[in-house]
Amino acid sequence: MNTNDAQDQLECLTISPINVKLKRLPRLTDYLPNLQTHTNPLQHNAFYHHSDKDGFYISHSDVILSQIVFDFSGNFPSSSPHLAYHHAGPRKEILFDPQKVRAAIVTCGGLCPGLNTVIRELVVGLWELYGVREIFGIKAGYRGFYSGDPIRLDPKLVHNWHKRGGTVLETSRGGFDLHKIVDAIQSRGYNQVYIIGGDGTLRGAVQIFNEIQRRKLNVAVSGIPKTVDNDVGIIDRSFGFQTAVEMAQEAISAAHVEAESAPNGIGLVKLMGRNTGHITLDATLSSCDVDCCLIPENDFYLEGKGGLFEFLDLRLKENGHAVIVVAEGAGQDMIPRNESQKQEKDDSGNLSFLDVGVWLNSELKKWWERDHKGELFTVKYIDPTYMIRAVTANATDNLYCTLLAHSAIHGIMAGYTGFVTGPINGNYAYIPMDEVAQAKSPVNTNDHKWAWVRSVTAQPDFRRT
Ligand SMILES: Nc1ncnc2c1ncn2[C@@H]1O[C@H](COP(=O)(O)OP(=O)(O)O)[C@@H](O)[C@H]1O
Ligand SMILES: O=P(O)(O)OC[C@H]1O[C@](O)(COP(=O)(O)O)[C@@H](O)[C@@H]1O
Ligand SMILES: [Mg+2]
Repeated sequence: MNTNDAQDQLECLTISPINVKLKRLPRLTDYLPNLQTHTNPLQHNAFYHHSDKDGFYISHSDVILSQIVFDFSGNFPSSSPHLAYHHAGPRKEILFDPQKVRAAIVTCGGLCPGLNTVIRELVVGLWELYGVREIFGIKAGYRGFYSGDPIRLDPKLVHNWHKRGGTVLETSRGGFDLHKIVDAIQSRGYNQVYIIGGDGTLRGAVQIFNEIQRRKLNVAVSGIPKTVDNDVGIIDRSFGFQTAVEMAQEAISAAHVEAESAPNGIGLVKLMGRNTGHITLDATLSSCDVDCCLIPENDFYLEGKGGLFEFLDLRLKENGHAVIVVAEGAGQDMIPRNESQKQEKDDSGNLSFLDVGVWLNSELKKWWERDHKGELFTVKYIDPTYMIRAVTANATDNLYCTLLAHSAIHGIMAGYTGFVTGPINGNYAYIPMDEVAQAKSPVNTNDHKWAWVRSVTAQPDFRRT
């Protein structure tokens, strides 16, 4: 058999039936079975004149497979079920009368490029697509539900918000008081709650959703996953991440210029990434200026064979300079901490980190002084931390935020609740909120991407032999 015959045979392979498990989404009708259905107002919207054509509305049976890469040689893993999620988008029938909707929008946790775009598009989408007129912004995170008054939002007010970094609604950590929050939702008469936040926020949102179910309230809750760190599981990536990687380029370029322009110059950049090195990794790969990329998922060490200092010694001899990019969560175990530093947490209960950049800067200087006394040496430490997240989202992230917001609105209008919206393999899906709240997405140091970093930088693998 020649190669072409073999190829044809493979292309004609019949795969035995796939075992697919659909992730069930909660709906308001699970506990309020008598809710009335309404025709989607898009049906009468002049701008959506295709809306009665087949294919415009998404049906409850349209799904997205989570795994799309298979072994086509016949070793098809049919025994374990493949996961499928409901496809996001407008449904022909909805469970809310738009005139009776009172929507609340809140942003929680750290900043991320695109937050204002999501808020803007929730407001404009609710208003223009569904004719909702009562939309409220909750100020300063979860605590805003029960302390202070909401802001009334309309398309005119939010018109330019996508051009601003941060969140006009403000955000905060801590302040999660379940009963006060649900009491406030009830007393203010909100029946749609849009919660934009990261893993902590989503864990809170799951509790809110459970309490709403327990009280049998006609209130739908949707989460929109946010974190600049890009460590939310299941979805392809989180909004704002690409903008942050782009911003990090400026810091890396500056570090490179400084390092190149000094004898034995080291440029050291610290980037965000509490538990994950995605920003550091992508910034390294896209800059091509980085000699060593240090992330929390790959422990490193300084001294001895295979350590950072040995590598830098070589690199400085070869090139005369080196650039190190380190994620804020890397190397935390090596930084000396006193007892109170060991316990320190932020208002949300996240462990506070010590500054790995400051520590590394000082260790590098001590090393040089000890091993190369008298030779010229410079470390230029750049810490652009908040600069990479406190910026306006780029065009790609802005578009992404718009699609997220509209998907969330369509889902809630259809009566889904306790769900999160996000792209899976490029298609927007509805995912049970508790699943996303638990799912993490660390850098996989066994995959091609990390191997690529190693091949580009030739840095050590830091595995002691
Ligand atoms: N396990 C949890 N249960 C309930 N609320 C939580 C939980 N973890 C965090 N929160 C709340 O969610 C909000 C944001 O959490 P935080 O961890 O700061 O940011 P992020 O959502 O970006 O991870 C805070 O108001 C915090 O009190
Ligand atoms: O100083 P802050 O605002 O509390 O937050 C710093 C943290 O926020 C982040 O930017 C994002 O974290 P969250 O998504 O959990 O908010 C981390 O990278 C960083 O560790
Ligand atoms: Mg978090």
